Amino acid sequence: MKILSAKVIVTCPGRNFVTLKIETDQGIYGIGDATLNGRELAVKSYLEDHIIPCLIGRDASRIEDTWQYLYRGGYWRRGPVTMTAIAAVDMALWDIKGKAANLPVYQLLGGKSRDAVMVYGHANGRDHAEALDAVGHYIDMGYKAIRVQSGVPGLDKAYGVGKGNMYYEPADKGLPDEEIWDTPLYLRHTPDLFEKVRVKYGSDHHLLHDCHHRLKPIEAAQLGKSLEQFKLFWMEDATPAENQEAFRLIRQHTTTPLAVGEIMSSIWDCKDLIQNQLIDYIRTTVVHAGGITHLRRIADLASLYQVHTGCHGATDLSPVSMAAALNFNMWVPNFGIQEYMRHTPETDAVFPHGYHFDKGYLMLPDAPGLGVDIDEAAALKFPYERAYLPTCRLRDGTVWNW
Ligand SMILES: O=C(O)C(=O)C[C@H](O)[C@H](O)CO
Ligand SMILES: [Mg+2]
Repeated sequence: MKILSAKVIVTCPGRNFVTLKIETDQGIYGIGDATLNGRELAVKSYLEDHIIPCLIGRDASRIEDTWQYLYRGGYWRRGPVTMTAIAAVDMALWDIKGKAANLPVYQLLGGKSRDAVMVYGHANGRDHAEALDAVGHYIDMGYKAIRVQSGVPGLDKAYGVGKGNMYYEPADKGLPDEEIWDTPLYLRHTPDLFEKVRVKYGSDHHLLHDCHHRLKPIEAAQLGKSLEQFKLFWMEDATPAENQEAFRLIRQHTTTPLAVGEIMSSIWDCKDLIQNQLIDYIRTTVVHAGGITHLRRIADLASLYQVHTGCHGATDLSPVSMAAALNFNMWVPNFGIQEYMRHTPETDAVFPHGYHFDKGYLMLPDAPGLGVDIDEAAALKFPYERAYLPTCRLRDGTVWNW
């Protein structure tokens, strides 16, 4: 089966998504997510200008060979743009292989290791009272695991606080917004937030929290220590992880489980974290870390060290990524949890899919391939709109990590 053509579809049903569609000479097509929040058009160009011309005429069934060809053959390895583009090709080829075999992709990976995929939802509020109400709402919806984020008194904006509905979206149209950040204020208020959640709702639910790269290692160690009593499922992205060794300091001071990896694009970015058991959950995703083929390699390394998966699943990962992640999650032996932020009805209409939420889990009905499609006519109705993630500054004007 040969690749006949490939095209990139950019659509903005509320937010931007980039999708690669590969067509074969047998009439079977596959799709892959290529969305990189705030840098969408760079991946579009990478695919259109540099990858698609090399795909035409290739054997669509040679997924591993194509992965190696694009990774090694490009000479310039790794990096989010490259790895997102490779991921899109990889996802589309797995989709094609599944459709050709009339099997869901998880069957091709080795079959089900579980019946359903536990997910965590995002409860957040502008203050603790609002965040507490949101936790109650998520418990009522049946979630077993809930990420809790709150505004910090004295700060106008804080990471993870939505704009008042279920569809949290951090990117804003236009140019990047700037937010002020104050670590001491955040460190003072966060343990109090989790104390209130445990007092009000007890200990039956998994609680998660995302520090979103804002802390220095010793501050992360302090926070982890003060949260230990609330038995979190994980504390995420406590400090930037370019220096993987930084996590040793945090690890030496706290037993709060640590999760890292949503911005990592390859096994090389997380190898030391995994091999030195400096983290408990690896959050690399199918779309930003080279597709199913590469994610499987990361998960296998992680399994040797009892590190579990916890794939990124924010709204900037399209339903194509979510369907691919669910196929992966159904198989992966060292599964931990899957992040799940609901997409808007407009997005769901552009990307029809069978997966659905049921009592804290995502269910993946059997469908050939990834089990997701793109409605190109619907996609056309939503042209690209420039949008960026915000940036951060400290009170004195210093640029900080958003
Ligand atoms: O979902 C999370 O844990 C995030 O940190 C979300 C990221 O800010 C978002 O995906 C950036 O595009
Ligand atoms: Mg995160």
